Amino acid sequence: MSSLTSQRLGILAVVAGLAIVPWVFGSFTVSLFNDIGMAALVVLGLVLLSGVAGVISFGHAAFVGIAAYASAWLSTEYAISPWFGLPFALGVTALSALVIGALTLRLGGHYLPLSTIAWGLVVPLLFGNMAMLGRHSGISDIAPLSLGDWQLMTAESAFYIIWILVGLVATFCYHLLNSRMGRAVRAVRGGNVLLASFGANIFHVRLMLFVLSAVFAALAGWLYAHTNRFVSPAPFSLHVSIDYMFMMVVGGMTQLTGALAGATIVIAVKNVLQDLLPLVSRHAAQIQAVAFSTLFILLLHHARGGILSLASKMARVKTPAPTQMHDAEPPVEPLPRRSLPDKGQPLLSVEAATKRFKGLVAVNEVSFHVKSGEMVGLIGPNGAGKSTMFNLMTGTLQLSSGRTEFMGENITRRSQRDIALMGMARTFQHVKLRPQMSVLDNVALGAHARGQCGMLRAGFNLDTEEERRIHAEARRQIARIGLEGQEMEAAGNMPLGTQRLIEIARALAADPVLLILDEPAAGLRKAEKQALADLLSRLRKEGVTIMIVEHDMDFVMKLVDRLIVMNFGTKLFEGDPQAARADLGVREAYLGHAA
Ligand SMILES: Nc1ncnc2c1ncn2[C@@H]1O[C@H](COP(=O)(O)OP(=O)(O)OP(=O)(O)O)[C@@H](O)[C@H]1O
Repeated sequence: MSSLTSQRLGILAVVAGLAIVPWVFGSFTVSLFNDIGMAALVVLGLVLLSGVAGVISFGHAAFVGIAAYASAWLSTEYAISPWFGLPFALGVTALSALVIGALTLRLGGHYLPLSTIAWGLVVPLLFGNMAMLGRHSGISDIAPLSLGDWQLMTAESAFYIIWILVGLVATFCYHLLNSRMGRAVRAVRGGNVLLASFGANIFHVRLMLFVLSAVFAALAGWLYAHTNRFVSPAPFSLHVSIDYMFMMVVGGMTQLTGALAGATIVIAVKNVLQDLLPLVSRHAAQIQAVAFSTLFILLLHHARGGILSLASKMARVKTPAPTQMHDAEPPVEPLPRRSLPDKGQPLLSVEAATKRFKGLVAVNEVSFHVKSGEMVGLIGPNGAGKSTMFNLMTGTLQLSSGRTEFMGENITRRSQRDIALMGMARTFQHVKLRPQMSVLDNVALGAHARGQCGMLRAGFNLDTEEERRIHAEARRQIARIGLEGQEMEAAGNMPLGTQRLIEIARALAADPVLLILDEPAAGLRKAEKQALADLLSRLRKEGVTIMIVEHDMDFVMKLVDRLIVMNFGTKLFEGDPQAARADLGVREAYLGHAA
């Protein structure tokens, strides 16, 4: 049985099992399931935001609270149906998340989680101090959900609505993760430089994800208000936010199914402890807190992937790759290509480029020009400033002084992302792939800017045509680097040399005008180097301009039209490879060492 079939059977079994819950169990257990469902909605958002994208939030219970209070207030104050309260609650929460996210998501390192603690504390405090929200007594007698004349007053009657919403949100998340924006979300942990290199805006991705996860929390809040029919500040406090994080860690931070497993395990264990501990001790609450803290620490030590991955490791089940392989893809219309400038046109101009790192001048008044269709090598001994020069050209670093132009436009102060969108694609000296993502997904990242579908279209699965075109493009580039048939392998399992090739395929998927390659042949075997040289020659014939930093002199000398040699941050020589070989200064500075 294929892993896809067993996955589907597993989902079917869970759905069938859930469907009979209200018929089999009593009201208490059904309301426990309802609590699990509502918590799972919040944790699904946290899996995307914190687990996958690495944006840690200790404040999501506040979003549950904002929605719960918004809908509760509207329905009690104006006697408005909870169904009208739903868009109001989602809207208010999304707006709050947009404001909080815009203010905090640019914070780096530990400051972001610290700021989430701040608003996680403040929001429930506000609830407790606002007269219109009933201060600490909260709001009671909230209208229940209703379908026509049928009021969903009991746990059993609310059960299906809650779990249908959980199913819909989980499906949305699944589609989102396997989309253009989902790949960007999965790449966020790779950092700003990686995302900008294929034209994505990391702040925008993080902000949209933050708002989306808040909207999922809002769904839980709305359900909570109208099934519990009473809201007060306590269920939205900081320690409840930490409980949600705990559920995410228990289930498995990066797995959607982990959200369900984590919510189930934590709520069930809590319930059992609440029943049993008072029988053995008067300090039940304290013992429960200690038990949970211990479990948390044990999990972080021994099962960081969560209970599900621990279970599958023990059962030796191989986790399927996130994007499924389609055996025979029907033909698709290729993605549109940009028109390349005519051969020989001025393409890149670098004038007196200088970069200072405090006292160190890494690049010192370097000037050169590259014409369309050329292949130019940038060589020099270690520390000569080659990678820094590439970083200045691509906008990865800002110039201290000097000027850069690309396709006739001044790009000196343009962002790395803007320059990438103009058609400058690059690889990195220190490979920047997402190791857990498949080769296909890594390469498809390169085509990010060639697609348009956002998170909502992806989540509602309205992006299938675009996805097929992006996948077809990624497969074409993978075939070009000779990795056909290995599309579904995790990129991190590949040897370093192959990972460099995958980066080239990713850069090619962007349909570049200028391809910037930083040590592409490092780690490649002889035959692979030859294949790479053939590929680069073919690309040059197609009209792609290439700049290449490389330490392998044989490789670079045979390939390039022109060499620029740097030493101690300055340009030492510029000319054809034969002249470089003959130049005394170059021999002394560089080739002499290589000989
Ligand atoms: N972010 C940085 N902060 C401080 N110094 C830096 C930074 N990046 C590079 N440097 C320094 O600038 C100089 C040039 O480094 P660069 O990496 O550009 O050289 P390179 O020619 O690419 O060397 P290699 O071939 O070894 O990669 C080195 O002395 C390096 O230590």
